[in-house]
Amino acid sequence: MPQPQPLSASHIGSFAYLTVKDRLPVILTRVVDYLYREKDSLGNNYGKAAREDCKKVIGRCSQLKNEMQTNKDLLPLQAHPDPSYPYDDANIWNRYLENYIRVTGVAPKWFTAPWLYVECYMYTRIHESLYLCNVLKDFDPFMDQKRNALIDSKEAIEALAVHVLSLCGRISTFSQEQLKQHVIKLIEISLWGNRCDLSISGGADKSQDSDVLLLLDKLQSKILVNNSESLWQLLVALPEDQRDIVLVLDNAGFELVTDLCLLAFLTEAGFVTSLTVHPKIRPWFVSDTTHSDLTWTIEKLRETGGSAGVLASKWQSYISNGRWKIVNNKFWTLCHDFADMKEIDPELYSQLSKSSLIIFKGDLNYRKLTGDLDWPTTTSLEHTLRGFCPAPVLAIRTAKGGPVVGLAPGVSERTAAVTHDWNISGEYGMIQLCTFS
Ligand SMILES: O=P(O)(O)OC[C@@]1(O)O[C@H](CO)[C@@H](O)[C@@H]1O
Ligand SMILES: [Mn+2]
Repeated sequence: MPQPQPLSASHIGSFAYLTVKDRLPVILTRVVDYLYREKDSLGNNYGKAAREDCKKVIGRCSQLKNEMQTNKDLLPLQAHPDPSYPYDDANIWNRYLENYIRVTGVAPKWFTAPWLYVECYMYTRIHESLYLCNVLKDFDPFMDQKRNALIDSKEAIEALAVHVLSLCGRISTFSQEQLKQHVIKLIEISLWGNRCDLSISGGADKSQDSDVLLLLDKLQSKILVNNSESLWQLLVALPEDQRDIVLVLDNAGFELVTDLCLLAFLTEAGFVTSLTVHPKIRPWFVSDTTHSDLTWTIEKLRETGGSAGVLASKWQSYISNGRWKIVNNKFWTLCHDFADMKEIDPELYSQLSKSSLIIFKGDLNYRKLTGDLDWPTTTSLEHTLRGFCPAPVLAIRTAKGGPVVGLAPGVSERTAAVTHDWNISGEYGMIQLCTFS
């Protein structure tokens, strides 16, 4: 079967088109407005030079918005000025750019290049506008939004923490069947946590304001593929010393908490020998988790106290004793999809190959798993991975614009008949496992 075309803003009226035309400029405008509003307080906190930096970033982001809206060529990136910065990736981005020109004969433009590339490129340019600064080089313009999203979800977080702590305290009393049901429930909670992303809403409030546990039954019918049962079979079959789980994170805020709750329960229940968590190395798709978001979240919840505080201390102790590792890698913020990993980052591919299960959270990871190609929805997930098979893959995402694959025949048609924007609204989700067996 020939490979489908990449999703692209060249298809007028498509979600990719509307994203580049409407949503991305709004996100850039918000960055500009935010820096404009905060320049005095940044000046007070970081010194006078920060005010100058603000002006420069505002200028660069306004320029970027103009390039986007007038469909200019995508320009090469400037290298990070600090030669010791470990995640400089400008050369990898520029190589992609040159290769695109070599293959297609034209420069990539905002409305014609693959959507995955264009959207990742925008966040890299935002980061570039910052790392070229003197004082604000490490500043995250989405930090306040991410922090507020966590604070606004505090009741839902506390309700979840009460539940998870109570489960952790009773593990030895559970039958295998009960244990399975609890694991599956926590996977579903982590799935619905993925509805809370700030890039889809252009940065508008996206917190969890209700107890997600009470919603699970009602949401069952919105899970279009649920391989939780097969996942359970995989988990129980893993030898005790080979339960090495990797989680490629998505959003901070409520989603991150649901992910850490799932991981804590798996750890407490003995399903984890080692766990590696991969955050992003730059501000990314507004709400994605960076290392410092992760650290801040744990600290903030500990400070807040209650059951969430107790749970956060548990997470902290796993990190401190080395059972959970946080690994920073620049591959996750490149434009490359995961089928390119073997070539672009063979070391990461080989590290991942040593794990027993890799969990990918969220819509963007799903887009990168499937290459963001316009697959028929009945194509198998394994086929769409195009040779990316370091270890069993578990994809957990709500559908917010990327491809949807692995559906039974008729499911997409039936779902579209009920909800016309079913594949972009985040209302429907999937838990898909690929074991390559
Ligand atoms: O990866 P996440 O946080 O689940 O979603 C990120 C996201 O909102 O950004 C893209 C559109 O801008 C979509 O592909 C996707 O829905
Ligand atoms: Mn995200």
